[in-house]
Amino acid sequence: MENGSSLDASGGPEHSVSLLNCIDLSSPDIHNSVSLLKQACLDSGFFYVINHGISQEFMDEVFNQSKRFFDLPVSEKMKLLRNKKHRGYTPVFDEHLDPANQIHGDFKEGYYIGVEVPENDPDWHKPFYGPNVWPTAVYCNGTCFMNFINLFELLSVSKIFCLDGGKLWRNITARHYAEEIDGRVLLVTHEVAKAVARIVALALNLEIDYFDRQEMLGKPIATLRLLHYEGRISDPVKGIFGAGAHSDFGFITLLATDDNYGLQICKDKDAKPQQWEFVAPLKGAFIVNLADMLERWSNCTFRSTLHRVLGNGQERYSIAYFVDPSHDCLVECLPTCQSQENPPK
Ligand SMILES: O=C(O)CCC(=O)C(=O)O
Ligand SMILES: [Fe+2]
Repeated sequence: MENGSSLDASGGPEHSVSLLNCIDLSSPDIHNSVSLLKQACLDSGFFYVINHGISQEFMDEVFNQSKRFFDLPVSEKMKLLRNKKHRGYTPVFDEHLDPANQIHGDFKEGYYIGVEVPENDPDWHKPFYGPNVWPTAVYCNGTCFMNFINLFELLSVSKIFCLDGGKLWRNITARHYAEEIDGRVLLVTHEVAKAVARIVALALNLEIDYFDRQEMLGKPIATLRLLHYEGRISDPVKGIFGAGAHSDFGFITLLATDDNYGLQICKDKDAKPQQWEFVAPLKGAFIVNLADMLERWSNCTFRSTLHRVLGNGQERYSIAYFVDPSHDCLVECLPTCQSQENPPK
């Protein structure tokens, strides 16, 4: 059996757990944060982010609502089936991340929410922008799911606005993380992503606001995905996974998880046998991973690492926030990542 591939009966890891660096976003010691982040980006491309400003109560509420959504009958969820703009529900087995090593698709269901722009916005026709799909009032076993809908509405449409070039740009991606603090409306998750991106910029010897520009994370393609893993047991030898091995393809991903182990990383995809290490859940933290675009941008110095999810028989919930730059962003080798000896790959 490959290393690090099973969970013990208590759901804890039987094998190695990766010791990831932890970036404290509230720390005044930016040099230390940059150094920790850089080390993580060179080593595994995975790290934790803590003290990011989003309260635990809020995160708990988001997970509650996610659970309520996935508890709906499949027939109701299927009414929200993912559309061509990649919005909505994806059933179990829909995604097949590692066909070479999986006998069937992932044991997970998901729900995609993305950036929404008004129909008269010139960007409306672009992929990954456009209307989301939302559940309507649903009665199930006598329970009305109106509250669920109200919460979505409360957290989102009515509250989350972002001024973009003078136009009102409704950013739905931050719905589930939105909070009002001191009367200010914050696009909280995206703010966390931008805070991380500033430290990434410093770690790459760029100006701190390099990724803040409009054509980069100023008007991002960003997708929030609720995920629910069925309580099945994975078997890597038989090719059964919660989520097959993959790397994310964008800029960075912020991941919130419940308390269950499941996520694994493989730092060297070419090793034989591959070594898989668990990433321990960390209450209140985001697990951040770099994705393929940033690996390329950094001339392959920063790592976009292979990861997967194993089921241990317990249900597991996670929420991923995938952050990509704007459609207008030209991704080419960063000026600080190339030299005569190290030309763009
Ligand atoms: O659920 C997880 O822990 C990981 C999810 C993931 O890697 C993905 O959706 O890209
Ligand atoms: Fe992923």
